[in-house]
Amino acid sequence: MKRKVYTLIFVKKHNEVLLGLKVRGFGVGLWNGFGGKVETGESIHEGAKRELKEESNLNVNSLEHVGIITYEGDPCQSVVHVFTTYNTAGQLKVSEEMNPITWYKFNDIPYQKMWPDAKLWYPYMLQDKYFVAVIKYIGAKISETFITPCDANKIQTVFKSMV
Ligand SMILES: Nc1ncnc2c1[nH]c(=O)n2[C@H]1C[C@H](O)[C@@H](COP(=O)(O)OP(=O)(O)OP(=O)(O)O)O1
Repeated sequence: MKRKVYTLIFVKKHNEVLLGLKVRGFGVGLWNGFGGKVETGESIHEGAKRELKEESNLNVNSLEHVGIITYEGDPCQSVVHVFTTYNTAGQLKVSEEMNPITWYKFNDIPYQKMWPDAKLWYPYMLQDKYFVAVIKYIGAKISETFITPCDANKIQTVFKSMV
């Protein structure tokens, strides 16, 4: 089975993370980081940078790859590569996909208005701890999860074998 490959980028500063409210497409009405499908011919990093620009108008040079989430079950069969960055350039702007866009303190993340799995792995992402997760959904409900912190070198090895 060929899985769809997605990116998810979190812009951070000190103890805050930038989230947008999805107003179009998959996950509409939920707060999330920025990202989307990796397009044919682009690398995962290129896709991540393009999606961040499209959805927030922010440019980024360096992204840290902090996690790989595999989603199983209906409606998702996908792999999501999670990145963080502390360095962006440009003027933040809402987009057709994300509106509004807001800084949230780490201890005030709106988990009740996010994908149900977010609260399981955000703690790793917020601490820049590498992680690997497998989340199985049945309909809109989580049926099984496996989430583990991962050695940075190991995740890079797995990542390189996927690009
Ligand atoms: N459970 C699950 N499955 C798939 N994708 C996600 C989740 N949870 C998530 O947080 N995400 C993320 C991964 C991506 O960042 C987005 C979904 O991307 P999407 O908006 O469908 O992709 P685009 O390429 O931007 O889509 P269009 O431009 O065609 O609207 O959610």
